Amino acid sequence: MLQIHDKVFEPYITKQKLSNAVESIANKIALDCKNETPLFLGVLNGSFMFCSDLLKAYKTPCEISFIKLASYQQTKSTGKVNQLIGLNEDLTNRTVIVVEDIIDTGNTLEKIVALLKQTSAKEVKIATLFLKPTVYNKDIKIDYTGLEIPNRFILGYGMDYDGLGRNLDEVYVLKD
Ligand SMILES: O=P(O)(O)OC[C@H]1O[C@H](OP(=O)(O)OP(=O)(O)O)[C@H](O)[C@@H]1O
Ligand code: HPA
Repeated sequence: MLQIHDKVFEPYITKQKLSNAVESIANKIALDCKNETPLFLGVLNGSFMFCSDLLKAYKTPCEISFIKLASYQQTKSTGKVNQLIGLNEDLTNRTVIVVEDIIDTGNTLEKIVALLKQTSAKEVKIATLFLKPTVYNKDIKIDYTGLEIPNRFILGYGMDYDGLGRNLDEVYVLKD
């Protein structure tokens, strides 16, 4: 058990399960990008740990850049996605792989895809470690999903509750 402020979390996804999911995504992307050098685009803050492990598992040439967006206050989406650090990269003719730690409502993803539509990227693909399929309500195709989870708030491996818990190396879930 783990207490952060007023909330109690319990262990949910082990390090081993996380690392299997990360490796599987890296292998699938590498197969699809045999003749390319993809540009991974990490969505800060939450994806920093997934990005790091994904790139270590990705054994062929690639590049990485980041964008920073935020919309959550504590455990709830505000519905408004703020861009805190923008796209500073020339994406012309690049295959871009958006790297998300979690896709929940899809509001963040929708904003990123709208931003990327304004560039001349050759192709945009989406990779997420976690997906909440019962909540996700957008039409954007998610190309690579690590683990599907029910609609419960999770924490750790980059994801936070009120700024805390990002450093945990496994994933916890909010206790009912
Ligand atoms: O599908 P959605 O409902 O938009 O939720 C997913 C987003 O929420 C979290 O980011 P958050 O806004 O908490 O910022 P953070 O990455 O800095 O924690 C997470 O890292 C995703 O980017
Ligand atoms: O379940 C979650 N946990 C942490 N951050 C999040 N951002 C969207 N959903 C979540």
